[in-house]
Amino acid sequence: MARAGAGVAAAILRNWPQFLELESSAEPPCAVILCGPGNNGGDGYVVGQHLSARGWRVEVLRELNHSHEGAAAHALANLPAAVEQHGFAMAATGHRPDIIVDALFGIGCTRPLGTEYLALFGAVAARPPRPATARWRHIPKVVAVDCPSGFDLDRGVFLAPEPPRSLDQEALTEWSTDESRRHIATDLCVTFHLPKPGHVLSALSGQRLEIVDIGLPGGAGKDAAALADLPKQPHALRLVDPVRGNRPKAFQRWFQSVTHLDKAAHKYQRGHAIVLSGGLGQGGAARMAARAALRIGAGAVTIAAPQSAVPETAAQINALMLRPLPDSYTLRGWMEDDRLRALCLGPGLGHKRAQEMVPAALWGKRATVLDADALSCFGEDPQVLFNHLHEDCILTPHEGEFRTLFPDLAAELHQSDRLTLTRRAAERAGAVVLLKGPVTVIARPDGCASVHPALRERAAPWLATAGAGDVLAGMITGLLATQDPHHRDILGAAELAVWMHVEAARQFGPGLLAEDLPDELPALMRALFA
Ligand SMILES: NC(=O)C1=CN([C@@H]2O[C@H](COP(=O)(O)OP(=O)(O)OC[C@H]3O[C@@H](n4cnc5c(N)ncnc54)[C@H](O)[C@@H]3O)[C@@H](O)[C@H]2O)[C@@H](O)CC1
Ligand SMILES: Nc1ncnc2c1ncn2[C@@H]1O[C@H](COP(=O)(O)OP(=O)(O)O)[C@@H](O)[C@H]1O
Repeated sequence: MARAGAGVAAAILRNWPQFLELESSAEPPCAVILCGPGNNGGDGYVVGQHLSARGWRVEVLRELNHSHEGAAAHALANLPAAVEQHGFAMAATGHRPDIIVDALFGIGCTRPLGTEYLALFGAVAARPPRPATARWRHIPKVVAVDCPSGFDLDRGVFLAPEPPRSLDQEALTEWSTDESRRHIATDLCVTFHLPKPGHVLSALSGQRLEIVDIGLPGGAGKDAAALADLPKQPHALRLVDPVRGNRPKAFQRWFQSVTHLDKAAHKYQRGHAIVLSGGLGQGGAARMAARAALRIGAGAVTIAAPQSAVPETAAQINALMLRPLPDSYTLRGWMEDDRLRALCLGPGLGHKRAQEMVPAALWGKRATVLDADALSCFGEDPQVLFNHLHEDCILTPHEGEFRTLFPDLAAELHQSDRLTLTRRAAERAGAVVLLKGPVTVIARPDGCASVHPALRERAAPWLATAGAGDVLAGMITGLLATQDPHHRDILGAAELAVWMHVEAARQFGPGLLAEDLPDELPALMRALFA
């Protein structure tokens, strides 16, 4: 708690250095800290201690007759006398502060925030400004400790607050359409140890987030080692957000735990993957996917093209292999070859060919990645697809394809959270579902899920380019091809692929074309294995 509170105070000064100059002035910066009954409130007291020691005017608002326990009680007892303490009833009294700290509830918030708490922020912000202060100081910044109070850090949503009982119908409509009356809007969120899924899902994803190292093992943002040791239990949730830097060993371990690369293996032991291609003039997407599969580690990758597209494809590839695939009977025949470990269907495949080939591919019970046309061709009756899926499949829809397969869930995308909806989709499909986007969510049918953000310092806007998804499908296929068929880890392969996809895009930077991504992989892997 001592480190957490000190970290929040330091983050405030880092984010608004203009307050530093005022610290020894006649109008020093002012903070109102709203402290709750638990440890989040305790962190708030520590923030107060630090700001007060720097010459800030600090006012703590708390439930005066609540008695704290443990570290929070200690932090309260250590508040200097200069810090004013008032009950919540005094929220509207006094002058408007420069900073409002929300230390009411953090991860312990289990139920929606009562309107009495929500009203506190409005009341403090509506106080009259200090007469002699510059205009820029009239709008207080709101800083959340861990997360805004009432937020669910597992799902990334505000726990729906109950409307006040006194509202008539008209007032209730106004209340439910005005976000500011239901949620606390913050300018900065300061969390501890590691970011939590909720920090990157929906509401908080665009916000300033600071992570304070409080000395727990793993350190701030360096959770690659933890990724390799993922607990595999159902409903586990983790954030795939390792920071690359001085921990190549941990990444190496992660990479090795997902791929099962044997140093002495020959090419078929490293895994053979097949990427199905569409017809004449439609093969670019499959070629990019196949190149990505080969680059990321599959020992051999074959493009399976219709006869008409064979000359065109042959003219464009070298290390990739090519076989004509006239029909689904032929594909079923290929399944007799045990060396075939993974299949990728969808990129540029065409609806007609996808409808024919997907059931045959799934019949073979290999690790199978279904993307693009292999998903959208089942728009009329998604259940037909779900009936064929098995536990070693992964569906990689973008939001449009998600809508096609799960129209009822997609209708909730903007009200509910992506994590819950992706979990429900995976459960319904009976396969892993990876919902693409700047925040990618991956869920297994048993509820185990991952969230991967390409936000803030890891933003990769260049990935919004045609064909990037085809490359991702190929990368997942390539990783799956390396795995022992008896010990597949579909979720792990998807996480690693999504992470490397973003890293590859960031490494290339502006001007990225999807076809550049596979050739970024060797440098990325060299860095991992350095
Ligand atoms: N490793 C950790 O867990 C650390 C936690 N720290 C702080 O501790 C916080 C968690 O502390 P607590 O577990 O005490 O929980 P909180 O302080 O978030 O909540 C306190 C209690 O309020 C009650 N409550 C929940 N929702 C409510 C609601 N809507 N209305 C009224 N009462 C409600 C619950 O009984 C809950 O236990 C974190 O958010 C963080 O600020 C930090 O000190 C750093 C280390
Ligand atoms: N703004 C963005 N930031 C990070 N990643 C993005 C962004 N936009 C798209 N992506 C990623 O790029 C890929 C695009 O896939 P998709 O929409 O299927 O494209 P395509 O069908 O053209 O291949 C996905 O992996 C998605 O997560």
